[in-house]
Amino acid sequence: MENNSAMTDGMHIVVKALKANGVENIYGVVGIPVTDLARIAQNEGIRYIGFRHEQNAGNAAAISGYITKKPGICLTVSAPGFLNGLVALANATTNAFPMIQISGSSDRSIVDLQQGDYEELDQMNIAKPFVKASYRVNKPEDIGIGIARAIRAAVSGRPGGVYLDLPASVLEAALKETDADKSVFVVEDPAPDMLPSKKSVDKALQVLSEAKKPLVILGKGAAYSQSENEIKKFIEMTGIPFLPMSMAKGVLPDDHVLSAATARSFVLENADVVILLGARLNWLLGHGKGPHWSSKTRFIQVDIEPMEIDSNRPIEAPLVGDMCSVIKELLSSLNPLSLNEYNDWIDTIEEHKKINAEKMALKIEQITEPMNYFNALGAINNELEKWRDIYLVNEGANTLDNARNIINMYHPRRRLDCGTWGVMGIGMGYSIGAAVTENKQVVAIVGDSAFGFSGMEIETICRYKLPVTIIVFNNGGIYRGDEINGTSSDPAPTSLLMSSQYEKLMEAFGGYGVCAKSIDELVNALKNSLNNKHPTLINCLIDASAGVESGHLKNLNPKTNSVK
Ligand SMILES: Cc1ncc(Cn2c(C)c(CCOP(=O)(O)OP(=O)(O)O)sc2=O)c(N)n1
Ligand SMILES: Nc1ncnc2c1ncn2[C@@H]1O[C@H](COP(=O)(O)OP(=O)(O)O)[C@@H](O)[C@H]1O
Ligand SMILES: [Mg+2]
Repeated sequence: MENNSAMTDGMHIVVKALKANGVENIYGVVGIPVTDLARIAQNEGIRYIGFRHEQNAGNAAAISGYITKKPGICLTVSAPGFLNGLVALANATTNAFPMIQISGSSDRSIVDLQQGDYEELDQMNIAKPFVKASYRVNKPEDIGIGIARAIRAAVSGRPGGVYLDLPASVLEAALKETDADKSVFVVEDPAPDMLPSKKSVDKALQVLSEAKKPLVILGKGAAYSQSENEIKKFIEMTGIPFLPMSMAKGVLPDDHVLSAATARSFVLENADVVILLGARLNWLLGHGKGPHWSSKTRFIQVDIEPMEIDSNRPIEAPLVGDMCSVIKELLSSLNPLSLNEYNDWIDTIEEHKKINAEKMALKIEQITEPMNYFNALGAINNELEKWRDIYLVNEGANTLDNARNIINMYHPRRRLDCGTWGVMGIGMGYSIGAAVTENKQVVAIVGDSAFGFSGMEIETICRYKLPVTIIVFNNGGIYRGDEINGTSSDPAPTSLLMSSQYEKLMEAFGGYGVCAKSIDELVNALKNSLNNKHPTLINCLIDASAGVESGHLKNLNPKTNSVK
């Protein structure tokens, strides 16, 4: 006989709804009023990962969404905890990563009269400018639909961050178990295929048939779409060279014969038709204007977001739809005989690739004491060639820019970096998110300043014994370490600047810490960490004078009279 009088509560309903929809991990920092929600989730088999700061928990949730196409879940307390997580939620929205931040919140009747509740804040409204959707659940029987709406909002169309507000009163509210079960449901096809119109496919193929020097630009939208097989087939059937944006490295392997990555400036300036596959013509591509672009370039753009079309340059052939469906439609309508031969174009690209590769090889092979970015990254790349399945997390300025050019990627969604906002502090959160989600090894190559933003999470990495190797590129400061008081006229002694012993921090938490002063020490430490899979921090000492301010973004600094 069904026990119709059995009661449950809001917290149990939240966990039931998350579990019903396939949520396996929750990343967060608990406290009033969500601590028991995490306990219940753990009891129900969902893995809860407890962090030291909500921003890092949010970054872990966001990157797990990017890797899996399922929304990553971040759980925080109200007000300050909510606000700490909001930076990661905004970054997820900016990068089109599906993530849901669930925060407890205060009593509506007190908040709305501003009567001074514990951690009083109107969180749902504060979140709105930074997210795809912001919802609040006011009744326990609405929790199921609230979770469903948040999931669909996070993954449908252009993915992004969603905020779900759960007041403490709803979390503790009692409800008949039978009513609760009826309110929970599995979201049906939350990210439906979106096919392009036949007209748009025909137009795109028409423009492509007129191209003599075409170029495909692969963006992180292409990586996220998990349509690497279809994209590979399109590239190889057409013979069109491709340029991967940072997080799209590995959609096709960096050693692919049609990769134009090492001739980036040349191909951008000379391509006559550019096919944007899940890449925005934003600042990362110079808005498609200026010295690195020809005003005559014609654009074909594949994007799931219709509003992205024409954002910066007129798009002659928009293909609005999900990447996989669009590429499949192109493949089914493509007549390779209608395309031109690109041999001259490809031969010229090869010449530029060769020249640039030789220049880089000279930088990488030089022996210096202390190390610099190029020889250290060259040595790391040689070792990682044997570990092509690892996840690579990368942040910093020079550390980011140089690693992007030197560390080759061979599989999609493995390079996880500062992304569209160029945000510092993603390092440890992304490392934890990738390690937990995929149960694979992670190597994080981070600048010393960037590491400082999330460095306390090495305790989290050690606590969960995650296979993460952190290589801190220690040049003693932001961009460079040889400037004191803002001038380079009074450089401090290099030894002083290298005093940050980050490796000791790792040892303090039970991880392996190594200070690498030479290439051999660096490579041996990396080999050992990859073989023993133990949390490791390698403090890689880099010449304090190495690096340039803002790395490759130097030109974005405002033009002012030089600092005296
Ligand atoms: C959240 C945040 N704060 C500050 C910055 C400004 N910033 C900062 C602080 C960087 C750190 C660069 O120093 P690093 O030591 O990490 O790397 P290199 O020394 O190798 O350049 S790069 C950069 O754009 C940022 N991008 N994001
Ligand atoms: N499944 C998908 N199909 C097509 N486009 C997608 C898909 N997922 C995300 N996108 C789009 O991909 C684009 C990613 O652009 P961006 O973040 O600028 O990439 P990158 O920085 O690598 O150039 C966004 O405009 C987003 O709308
Ligand atoms: Mg630095």
